[in-house]
Parts: sequence; C-alpha cells; structure tokens
Amino acid sequence: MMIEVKNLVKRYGSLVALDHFNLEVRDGEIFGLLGPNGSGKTTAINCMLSLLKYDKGEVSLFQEPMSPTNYESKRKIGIVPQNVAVFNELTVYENIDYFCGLYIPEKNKRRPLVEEAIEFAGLKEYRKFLPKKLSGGLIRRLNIACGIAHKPQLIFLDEPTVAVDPQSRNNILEGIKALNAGGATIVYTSHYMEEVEQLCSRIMIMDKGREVATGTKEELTAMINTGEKLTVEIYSLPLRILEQIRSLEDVIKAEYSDSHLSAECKSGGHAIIEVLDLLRQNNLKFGQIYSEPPTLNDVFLEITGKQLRD
Ligand SMILES: Nc1ncnc2c1ncn2[C@@H]1O[C@H](COP(=O)(O)OP(=O)(O)OP(=O)(O)O)[C@@H](O)[C@H]1O
Repeated sequence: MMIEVKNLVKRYGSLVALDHFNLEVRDGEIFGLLGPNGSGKTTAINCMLSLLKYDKGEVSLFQEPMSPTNYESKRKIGIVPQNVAVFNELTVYENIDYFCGLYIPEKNKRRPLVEEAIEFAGLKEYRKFLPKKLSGGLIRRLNIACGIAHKPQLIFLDEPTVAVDPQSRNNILEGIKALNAGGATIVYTSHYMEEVEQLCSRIMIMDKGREVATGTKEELTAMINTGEKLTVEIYSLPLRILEQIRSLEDVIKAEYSDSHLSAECKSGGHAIIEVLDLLRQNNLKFGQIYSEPPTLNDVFLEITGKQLRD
C-alpha cells in the first residue's frame, strides 16, 4: 500500500476538520479525493505530509510511518499545492530549478530534469518569463512543473485546475495521466466531479471530514438506488399516462415539461423498456431518447442529502 491513513482526527479549535478519517491508496493508482469546499481534502493532504500536526491517528507512506523528519520519504514525494507557490522574482526556469534543488543539490543533475519539466508542462516558450507575465493557466502549469521536476514516486495535486482555461485544463489532465503512466502514484483532490470521473482509477467521496464512500466510479454509482436518467422527446403526454409512468415499478420519479419526459430510474431495473412500451400501447409518438448513467453527484446526493456542487 502506498498510503495508509488510520483514524485521523484534526481539530481547528472546536471545528473537527477530519473526523476519524481513513484512507488507503495503492501503488500506481490515480486516487481522487472528491468533496465539496470545506470537506477536509486539503487538511487531509497536509496531515498525510506531516505539514500539519493532527490530534489523533496514524499515517504511513511507502509502508513507513510518516513524520516531519522522514526526509527519505519526503524526497520521493511531489506536492502541487492548491494555492500557487512560486517566486515572483524568479523566471520560469529559475523557479523550477529552485524547487528541484530542494531535493537534488547537484546543479548538473538538475538541468536535464528542469528541462524535462519545462517540456512536460508546455512552458518552453516561457522559460525566461517572470510569473507575472503568465496567464492563470500557465502559472498553474508552472506550479505543477515545480512540484514534479525531481521525478517523485508519489504526487499530491490539490485542486490543480481551479480557475484555468480549458486548454490548460486538458494539458494538466493529460500531464497527470502521463506522470501516472511513467510509474507515479497520484492523489488528486477536486470538487469537479467530471474531472475526477475522467481521471481517477478509484475515488473517495468526502464530506465533513469523513469518508462518504470509496470505489471505482462504477462501484460508487452501483451503491445507490438511482439508476439512469431517461429523457424522451414527446410532443404531448396526457397527465393520466404520466401518472402511470410514475407508478411503474422501476421508475423513481417522472416529470413532463417543454415536450420532454424525464424519468429517474431504479438501478438494475427495466424502466426504459417499461416506459417506451407504455407510450407505444397508448399510441403516443416520441422522438429522441437519451439515457444518462448516474453521476458521482447522484451518489453524493443520495448518501448525504446534499448536492456536491455549492
Ligand atoms: N487554518 C485553519 N484554521 C481554522 N479552520 C480551518 C483552517 N484550515 C481549514 N479550516 C476549516 O477546516 C475545514 C476543512 O477545510 P479544508 O481546507 O481542508 O477543506 P477542503 O475540502 O480542502 O476545501 P477547499 O476545497 O475549500 O480547500 C473547513 O471547515 C475549513 O474552514
């Protein structure tokens, strides 16, 4: 196991930011921590890295207890913090060289690594730029390059795509996949459900400093009653038929508006066939049919009663 966290408790005064938090991350995975703002993601990462003192619990990284003085483990870790941490008076090259130098003192060993990080983050044309000349997306990419230049085996990325343009976002997500393909284990926090779904092999949904559920996307969506969402384009739907649809065994909820019937279906049922059969039996003509699988937001909503998004 790359990371093992047991019963972590972290309080800020009377606020319990981590409430007996447990986590296991396996070697080689891209693990996503997904939760709304304030759910404890950053606190969890900072405790795992011994950057924050915690009140209770155990953290082991690389199968060894983690502590503020475990420099051997620290050398194998890369951190991309949520708040951009670069020096305004240093150029792109100098910034990456500085952070890489915290792990690799020999300048000649560093040079090819810094070059590789610049290439990797798509910052070649900007190597001599000061951060203030870079767009928000490019600064984020610089922040990442600073965190990964020393080729860490375990990389923590805390919301690396907040407020970046779509091009940089894609660059960042593709870059993370490439780091993982190169052998690094990744812990990725985000409150963007789609990103986590797209990127992560396993996901923990967090709320209020606790684990809500953990698994692959498929395992998580299979934990809830909500199945797919069905939408049928239909120009007229008598209320009587809508009521019959609502009372179908595999339909949880159904609404009709703007010439569209939307139905939430139970997972594992046959709602689509039942709904379409009913429409046909009543000679109701319909157009396009869409079916969307449940999302991680549906998982969060069903378990906590709240939307993942604020
Ligand atoms: N230094 C601090 N002092 C007091 N309370 C804090 C401190 N840092 C975080 N908190 C509180 O702890 C809780 C968890 O915060 P944390 O930043 O870990 O959440 P998060 O999931 O990372 O959210 P975000 O995405 O907004 O950073 C929140 O209620 C937050 O207000």
